[in-house]
Amino acid sequence: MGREGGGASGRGRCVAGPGACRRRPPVAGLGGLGLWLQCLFPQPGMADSAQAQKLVYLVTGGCGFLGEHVVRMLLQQEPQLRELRIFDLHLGPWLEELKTGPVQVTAIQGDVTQAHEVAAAVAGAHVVIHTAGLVDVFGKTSPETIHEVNVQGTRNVIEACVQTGTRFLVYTSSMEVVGPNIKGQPFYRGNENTPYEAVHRHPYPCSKALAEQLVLEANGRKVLGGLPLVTCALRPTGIYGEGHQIMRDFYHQGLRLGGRLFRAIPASVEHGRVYVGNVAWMHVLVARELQHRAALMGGQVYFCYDNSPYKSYEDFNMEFLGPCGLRLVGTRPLLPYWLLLFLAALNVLLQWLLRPLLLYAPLLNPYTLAMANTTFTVSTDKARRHFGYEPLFSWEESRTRTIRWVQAVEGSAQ
Ligand SMILES: NC(=O)C1=CN([C@@H]2O[C@H](COP(=O)(O)OP(=O)(O)OC[C@H]3O[C@@H](n4cnc5c(N)ncnc54)[C@H](O)[C@@H]3O)[C@@H](O)[C@H]2O)C=CC1
Ligand SMILES: CC(C)[C@@H](O)CC[C@@H](C)[C@H]1CC[C@H]2[C@@H]3[C@H](O)CC4=CC(=O)CC[C@]4(C)[C@H]3CC[C@]12C
Repeated sequence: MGREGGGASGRGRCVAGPGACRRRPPVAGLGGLGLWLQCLFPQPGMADSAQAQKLVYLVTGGCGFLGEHVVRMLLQQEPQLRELRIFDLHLGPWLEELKTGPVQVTAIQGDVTQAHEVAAAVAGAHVVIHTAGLVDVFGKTSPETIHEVNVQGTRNVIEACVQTGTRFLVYTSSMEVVGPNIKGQPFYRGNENTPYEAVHRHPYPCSKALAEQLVLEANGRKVLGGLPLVTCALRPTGIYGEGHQIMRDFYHQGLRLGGRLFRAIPASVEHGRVYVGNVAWMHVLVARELQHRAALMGGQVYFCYDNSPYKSYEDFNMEFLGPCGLRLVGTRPLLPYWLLLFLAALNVLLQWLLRPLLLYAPLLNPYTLAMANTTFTVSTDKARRHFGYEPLFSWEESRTRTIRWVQAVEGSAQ
């Protein structure tokens, strides 16, 4: 890891709706001249329509928060897409609306922990985008289950690629693979090469780190047919946007408290956040460019980033919850840290006591408190340099879309 290299072409523009035309945007920065040049020198993937739609993509976890955005972005932005397979434990009803477009959409209900189900779904795919996982830092599932899904599930995806001849695998890793670590050391405007002691105890970051390692180590393995597997991993920081359940939980908490949220984290503690649409776009772009730049990108990790501002987790959430009528009380934490620690530990005890009766999984626990209290921000341009990534959505667009979503789903339009 750490190989660096030149950038690449490729800017997209997102249009709304799954059936929208998928047009290749003009070559960046050339405007109309770019369109004329494309006629003379078509870009990769600009072949005629018969050749253009030739690839089969599989998205695991395609019905999740990020997965759905990846699915919709592929349908809008990938001209070579012939078939899109969506593999998930829980299929969403919205998939039906996707089946009216020119791309064959195949919904597959399956479990990544079941190797035979994964192999059946992967067989014949050219590209796999593996987003499926258990994102649990609230004690909802056991450490064993987290490991089974996130690690063994990823192992099953890798082996399915090798056994069936799929050559390109993009893995959705996480910032948590790096940190914050158990020592609470800050990671301030770091990049993919910044030295940092990535030491974890919680089952979620441990599982993501193990899975990422499996994916990167699989780069170069011979797949069926004798060609090498090309893998890479994307590390989003805290993703926000349409469909973010934790944002919805904060909003409901504020409503229960009379339109107020009470500051628990110092405003000085910055947490990196990234808009889900830009994370989805990076997945689409890296999957495309991985096919043309295997030597440079194979075995690499890339943080997911955009122009979202650096703020504390709570202040950042208020960018969306404020316009929806909530107020963050306090310019500094209203409770001392030791009391927050006590309450967090009490939540763990209550969760254990109540487990035979109900699932009690509040936002505050020792892990989430430590995460929120530790600065973790990234500043990097590796994805731009390696495969021409630029955010598709500006901060203003990302903010507006997220506010509209909160207002729409919570009926809080003012
Ligand atoms: N939400 C965030 O802030 C971040 C998420 N990530 C990663 O992004 C990926 C997607 O995360 P989210 O969309 O937030 O989570 P999510 O829970 O909304 O989506 C995960 C999807 O995977 C599916 N899934 C879970 N277990 C499965 C199994 N055994 N077999 C098949 N499908 C299964 C779920 O049904 C769900 O549709 C995860 O790998 C996560 O680690 C990384 C960084 C930040
Ligand atoms: C109750 C308060 C202390 C409140 O501020 C707690 C916030 C807490 C729920 C979040 C703070 C940091 C978040 C995590 C971070 O964005 C990194 C993540 C990466 C992932 O791969 C999955 C989600 C998460 C662990 C994210 C979860 C919510 C926080 C812990």
